[in-house]
Amino acid sequence: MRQSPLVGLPSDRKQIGPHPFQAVGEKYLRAVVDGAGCLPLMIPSLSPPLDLRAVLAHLDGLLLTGAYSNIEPHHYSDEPSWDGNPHDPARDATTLGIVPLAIEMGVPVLALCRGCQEVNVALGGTLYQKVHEQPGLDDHRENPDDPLDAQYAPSHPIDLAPGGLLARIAGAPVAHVNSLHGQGLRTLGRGLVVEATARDGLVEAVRLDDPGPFLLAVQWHPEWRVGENPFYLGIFQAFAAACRERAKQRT
Ligand SMILES: N[C@@H](CCC(=O)NCCCC(=O)O)C(=O)O
Repeated sequence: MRQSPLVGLPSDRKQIGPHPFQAVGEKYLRAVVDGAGCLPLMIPSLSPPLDLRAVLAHLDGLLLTGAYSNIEPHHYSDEPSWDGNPHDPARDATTLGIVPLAIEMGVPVLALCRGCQEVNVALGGTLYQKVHEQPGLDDHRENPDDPLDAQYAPSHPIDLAPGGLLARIAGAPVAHVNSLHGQGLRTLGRGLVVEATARDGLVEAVRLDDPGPFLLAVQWHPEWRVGENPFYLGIFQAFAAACRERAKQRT
């Protein structure tokens, strides 16, 4: 058997000078190595997308990262977004296409922040484009003027679904998480069940209902200093266990 399971991470398409580049945040790559003990591989978000079924055939896990860009709202039948809303259509095409295939092929998925929103939209769910403008919902955004340690520090409590995966990982009914998102889950995609909720009622985490392959999507950033937070580390370890199972089946 190979030593480490292979985890694919779809990239962001970024313009640097006159050329487009493909980028994956280093903290996500580090968390795959240090938190999950797996080998990270970038999946380029090309337009048109790669043959994603062929890509997944080589992988034991899929990590959908966060990103400052927002999913184009036509993907969930919402109105065009505001001027200056950052989008990444090449990433949308890759991530929205790869989620149903990963489920069909039994590839474990861990999805973080934008990735959580991608899982939901890929399965037919919808988003709030501006959570902070929804009556009754809090502002879940970070202060971009804060130092990074403050931006990614625990920001609010979440209630974990009794008997759920996250409650088992946390060993407690409540956890405290960071919060750096302007958008949020509105209606849930097919087959998703709620794993965690913020005190204002916003869904903070979902998983694929049983029976099904491992798919956990959280609205926060457990990759941040993963080794220093037992709850965050537990999330990566649960993902890693599913990736190891998949690796065994592939060999
Ligand atoms: N743009 C979306 C998703 C927010 C998100 O993923 N932020 C990540 C910031 C950078 C990083 O840590 O990778 C939203 O605003 O809801």
